[in-house]
Amino acid sequence: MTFHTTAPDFGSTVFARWRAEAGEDWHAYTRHAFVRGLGDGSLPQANFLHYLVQDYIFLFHFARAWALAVVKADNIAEARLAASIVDGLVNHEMSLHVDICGKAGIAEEALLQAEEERENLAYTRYVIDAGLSGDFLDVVAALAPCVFGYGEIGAALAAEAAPDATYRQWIDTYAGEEYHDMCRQVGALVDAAVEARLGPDPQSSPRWAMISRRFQAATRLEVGFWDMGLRG
Ligand SMILES: Cc1ncc(CN)c(N)n1
Repeated sequence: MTFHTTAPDFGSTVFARWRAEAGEDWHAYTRHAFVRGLGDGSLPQANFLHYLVQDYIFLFHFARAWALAVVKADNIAEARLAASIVDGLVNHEMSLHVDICGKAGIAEEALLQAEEERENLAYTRYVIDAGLSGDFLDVVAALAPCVFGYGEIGAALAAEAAPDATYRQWIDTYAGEEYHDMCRQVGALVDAAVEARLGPDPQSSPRWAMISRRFQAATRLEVGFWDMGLRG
Protein backbone atom coordinates (compact mmCIF):
# COMPACT_ATOMS: atom_id res chain seq x y z
CA MET A 1 0.00 0.00 0.00
CA THR A 2 1.50 3.29 -1.04
CA PHE A 3 -1.53 5.59 -0.52
CA HIS A 4 -1.42 7.63 -3.72
CA THR A 5 -4.81 9.30 -3.25
CA THR A 6 -5.01 12.93 -2.14
CA ALA A 7 -6.44 12.97 1.38
CA PRO A 8 -10.03 14.28 1.27
CA ASP A 9 -11.00 17.18 3.55
CA PHE A 10 -14.76 16.48 3.26
CA GLY A 11 -15.38 20.16 2.50
CA SER A 12 -14.23 21.25 5.96
CA THR A 13 -11.57 23.93 6.37
CA VAL A 14 -11.53 23.34 10.12
CA PHE A 15 -10.85 19.61 9.70
CA ALA A 16 -8.10 20.39 7.15
CA ARG A 17 -6.42 22.67 9.74
CA TRP A 18 -6.81 20.23 12.62
CA ARG A 19 -5.34 17.48 10.47
CA ALA A 20 -2.38 19.66 9.48
CA GLU A 21 -1.80 20.56 13.15
CA ALA A 22 -1.95 16.87 14.13
CA GLY A 23 0.97 16.30 11.70
CA GLU A 24 2.86 13.07 12.37
CA ASP A 25 0.15 11.74 14.68
CA TRP A 26 -2.37 11.87 11.83
CA HIS A 27 0.07 10.06 9.57
CA ALA A 28 0.68 7.39 12.24
CA TYR A 29 -3.10 6.88 12.47
CA THR A 30 -4.03 6.75 8.80
CA ARG A 31 -0.90 4.88 7.59
CA HIS A 32 -0.70 2.42 10.48
CA ALA A 33 0.58 -1.13 9.88
CA PHE A 34 -2.91 -2.43 10.77
CA VAL A 35 -4.39 -0.29 7.98
CA ARG A 36 -1.81 -1.53 5.48
CA GLY A 37 -2.61 -5.09 6.53
CA LEU A 38 -6.31 -4.46 5.88
CA GLY A 39 -5.48 -3.15 2.41
CA ASP A 40 -3.18 -5.92 1.23
CA GLY A 41 -4.93 -8.70 3.18
CA SER A 42 -1.81 -9.56 5.21
CA LEU A 43 -3.60 -8.84 8.52
CA PRO A 44 -4.33 -12.20 10.22
CA GLN A 45 -8.06 -12.91 10.51
CA ALA A 46 -7.75 -13.45 14.28
CA ASN A 47 -6.43 -9.90 14.67
CA PHE A 48 -9.19 -8.53 12.47
CA LEU A 49 -11.90 -10.29 14.49
CA HIS A 50 -10.37 -9.20 17.78
CA TYR A 51 -10.35 -5.61 16.49
CA LEU A 52 -13.97 -5.90 15.29
CA VAL A 53 -15.18 -7.21 18.64
CA GLN A 54 -13.45 -4.30 20.41
CA ASP A 55 -14.75 -1.88 17.80
CA TYR A 56 -18.32 -3.03 18.38
CA ILE A 57 -17.94 -1.99 22.03
CA PHE A 58 -16.15 1.17 20.92
CA LEU A 59 -19.08 2.18 18.69
CA PHE A 60 -21.55 1.70 21.52
CA HIS A 61 -19.65 4.15 23.74
CA PHE A 62 -18.90 6.41 20.80
CA ALA A 63 -22.66 6.70 20.20
CA ARG A 64 -23.05 7.70 23.85
CA ALA A 65 -20.50 10.48 23.29
CA TRP A 66 -22.39 11.71 20.20
CA ALA A 67 -25.52 11.72 22.37
CA LEU A 68 -23.66 14.17 24.63
CA ALA A 69 -23.18 16.36 21.56
CA VAL A 70 -27.00 16.45 21.31
CA VAL A 71 -27.07 17.56 24.95
CA LYS A 72 -24.48 20.30 24.32
CA ALA A 73 -25.96 21.49 20.98
CA ASP A 74 -26.83 25.19 20.71
CA ASN A 75 -29.37 24.89 17.93
CA ILE A 76 -31.68 22.41 16.23
CA ALA A 77 -29.36 21.82 13.23
CA GLU A 78 -26.54 20.69 15.55
CA ALA A 79 -28.92 18.53 17.60
CA ARG A 80 -30.44 16.92 14.48
CA LEU A 81 -27.11 15.99 12.94
CA ALA A 82 -25.64 14.68 16.20
CA ALA A 83 -28.81 12.61 16.76
CA SER A 84 -28.59 11.21 13.22
CA ILE A 85 -24.99 10.13 13.88
CA VAL A 86 -26.12 8.29 17.03
CA ASP A 87 -28.72 6.51 14.87
CA GLY A 88 -26.14 5.75 12.15
CA LEU A 89 -23.72 4.24 14.66
CA VAL A 90 -26.09 1.98 16.58
CA ASN A 91 -28.41 1.02 13.72
CA HIS A 92 -26.07 0.90 10.70
CA GLU A 93 -22.29 0.92 11.29
CA MET A 94 -22.50 -1.71 14.01
CA SER A 95 -24.32 -4.02 11.56
CA LEU A 96 -21.02 -4.46 9.72
CA HIS A 97 -19.49 -5.83 12.91
CA VAL A 98 -22.47 -8.06 13.69
CA ASP A 99 -22.49 -9.40 10.13
CA ILE A 100 -18.76 -10.19 9.80
CA CYS A 101 -18.49 -11.59 13.33
CA GLY A 102 -21.66 -13.64 12.79
CA LYS A 103 -20.15 -15.24 9.69
CA ALA A 104 -17.10 -16.12 11.82
CA GLY A 105 -19.35 -17.73 14.44
CA ILE A 106 -19.33 -14.88 16.99
CA ALA A 107 -22.88 -13.98 18.03
CA GLU A 108 -23.93 -10.42 18.97
CA GLU A 109 -24.46 -11.50 22.61
CA ALA A 110 -20.77 -12.47 22.74
CA LEU A 111 -19.78 -9.06 21.35
CA LEU A 112 -21.65 -7.35 24.14
CA GLN A 113 -19.96 -9.48 26.76
CA ALA A 114 -16.39 -9.07 25.51
CA GLU A 115 -13.95 -7.50 27.95
CA GLU A 116 -12.79 -4.03 26.92
CA GLU A 117 -9.10 -3.64 26.15
CA ARG A 118 -7.35 -0.76 27.90
CA GLU A 119 -6.86 1.19 24.65
CA ASN A 120 -10.60 0.95 24.04
CA LEU A 121 -11.39 2.11 27.56
CA ALA A 122 -8.95 5.01 27.28
CA TYR A 123 -10.35 6.23 23.97
CA THR A 124 -14.05 5.87 24.64
CA ARG A 125 -13.90 7.37 28.11
CA TYR A 126 -11.81 10.26 26.76
CA VAL A 127 -14.54 11.21 24.27
CA ILE A 128 -17.27 10.76 26.86
CA ASP A 129 -15.39 12.98 29.29
CA ALA A 130 -14.99 15.62 26.55
CA GLY A 131 -18.78 15.54 26.21
CA LEU A 132 -19.45 15.65 29.94
CA SER A 133 -16.91 18.26 30.99
CA GLY A 134 -16.63 20.34 27.82
CA ASP A 135 -18.93 22.21 25.47
CA PHE A 136 -20.09 21.30 21.96
CA LEU A 137 -16.73 22.18 20.37
CA ASP A 138 -14.80 20.06 22.87
CA VAL A 139 -16.86 16.99 22.11
CA VAL A 140 -16.96 17.33 18.32
CA ALA A 141 -13.19 17.98 18.19
CA ALA A 142 -12.64 14.76 20.19
CA LEU A 143 -15.07 12.83 17.93
CA ALA A 144 -13.77 14.19 14.63
CA PRO A 145 -10.63 12.00 14.08
CA CYS A 146 -12.79 8.89 14.24
CA VAL A 147 -15.24 10.15 11.62
CA PHE A 148 -12.82 11.71 9.13
CA GLY A 149 -9.91 9.30 9.63
CA TYR A 150 -11.91 6.22 8.62
CA GLY A 151 -13.29 8.11 5.60
CA GLU A 152 -9.75 8.96 4.55
CA ILE A 153 -8.50 5.41 5.18
CA GLY A 154 -11.46 3.87 3.34
CA ALA A 155 -10.88 6.07 0.26
CA ALA A 156 -7.13 5.29 0.19
CA LEU A 157 -7.63 1.54 0.57
CA ALA A 158 -10.48 1.38 -1.98
CA ALA A 159 -8.27 3.07 -4.56
CA GLU A 160 -5.44 0.57 -4.11
CA ALA A 161 -6.81 -2.74 -2.81
CA ALA A 162 -7.71 -5.53 -5.24
CA PRO A 163 -11.45 -5.91 -6.05
CA ASP A 164 -11.45 -9.29 -4.25
CA ALA A 165 -9.33 -8.07 -1.30
CA THR A 166 -9.81 -10.11 1.89
CA TYR A 167 -11.18 -7.18 3.87
CA ARG A 168 -13.21 -5.68 1.00
CA GLN A 169 -16.47 -5.52 2.98
CA TRP A 170 -14.77 -3.41 5.65
CA ILE A 171 -13.02 -1.22 3.06
CA ASP A 172 -16.22 -0.65 1.07
CA THR A 173 -18.09 0.43 4.19
CA TYR A 174 -15.63 3.25 4.89
CA ALA A 175 -15.11 4.11 1.20
CA GLY A 176 -18.83 4.07 0.48
CA GLU A 177 -21.02 7.03 -0.43
CA GLU A 178 -23.12 6.68 2.73
CA TYR A 179 -20.08 7.00 5.02
CA HIS A 180 -18.55 9.82 2.97
CA ASP A 181 -21.82 11.72 2.90
CA MET A 182 -21.85 11.53 6.70
CA CYS A 183 -18.24 12.84 6.74
CA ARG A 184 -19.28 15.83 4.61
CA GLN A 185 -22.22 16.54 6.92
CA VAL A 186 -19.97 16.41 9.97
CA GLY A 187 -17.48 18.64 8.08
CA ALA A 188 -20.19 21.27 7.52
CA LEU A 189 -21.32 20.93 11.14
CA VAL A 190 -17.79 21.43 12.49
CA ASP A 191 -17.15 24.49 10.29
CA ALA A 192 -20.47 26.10 11.25
CA ALA A 193 -20.05 25.30 14.96
CA VAL A 194 -16.52 26.74 15.07
CA GLU A 195 -17.51 29.91 13.20
CA ALA A 196 -20.58 30.44 15.40
CA ARG A 197 -18.52 30.19 18.59
CA LEU A 198 -15.06 31.48 17.63
CA GLY A 199 -15.87 33.86 14.74
CA PRO A 200 -14.63 33.98 11.14
CA ASP A 201 -10.93 33.85 12.14
CA PRO A 202 -11.04 30.98 14.67
CA GLN A 203 -7.29 30.41 14.83
CA SER A 204 -6.85 33.82 16.45
CA SER A 205 -9.06 32.70 19.35
CA PRO A 206 -7.33 31.38 22.49
CA ARG A 207 -9.74 28.43 22.39
CA TRP A 208 -8.46 27.23 19.04
CA ALA A 209 -5.33 25.62 20.50
CA MET A 210 -7.41 23.86 23.16
CA ILE A 211 -9.82 22.26 20.71
CA SER A 212 -7.04 21.40 18.26
CA ARG A 213 -5.29 19.61 21.16
CA ARG A 214 -8.45 17.58 21.73
CA PHE A 215 -8.36 16.50 18.08
CA GLN A 216 -4.69 15.52 18.47
CA ALA A 217 -5.30 13.55 21.66
CA ALA A 218 -8.09 11.57 19.99
CA THR A 219 -5.85 10.98 16.96
CA ARG A 220 -3.19 9.42 19.23
CA LEU A 221 -5.90 7.28 20.84
CA GLU A 222 -6.80 6.02 17.35
CA VAL A 223 -3.15 4.98 16.90
CA GLY A 224 -3.39 3.11 20.20
CA PHE A 225 -6.53 1.35 18.98
CA TRP A 226 -4.71 0.05 15.89
CA ASP A 227 -1.77 -1.02 18.10
CA MET A 228 -4.24 -3.02 20.16
CA GLY A 229 -5.57 -4.60 16.96
CA LEU A 230 -2.09 -5.65 15.88
CA ARG A 231 -1.34 -7.09 19.32
CA GLY A 232 -4.43 -9.25 18.88
C1 LIG B 1 -11.75 3.06 16.66
C2 LIG B 1 -12.64 3.53 15.57
N1 LIG B 1 -12.46 4.77 15.04
C3 LIG B 1 -13.31 5.16 14.00
C4 LIG B 1 -14.31 4.36 13.53
C5 LIG B 1 -15.21 4.86 12.40
N2 LIG B 1 -16.49 5.19 12.88
C6 LIG B 1 -14.45 3.14 14.11
N3 LIG B 1 -15.40 2.28 13.68
N4 LIG B 1 -13.60 2.70 15.13
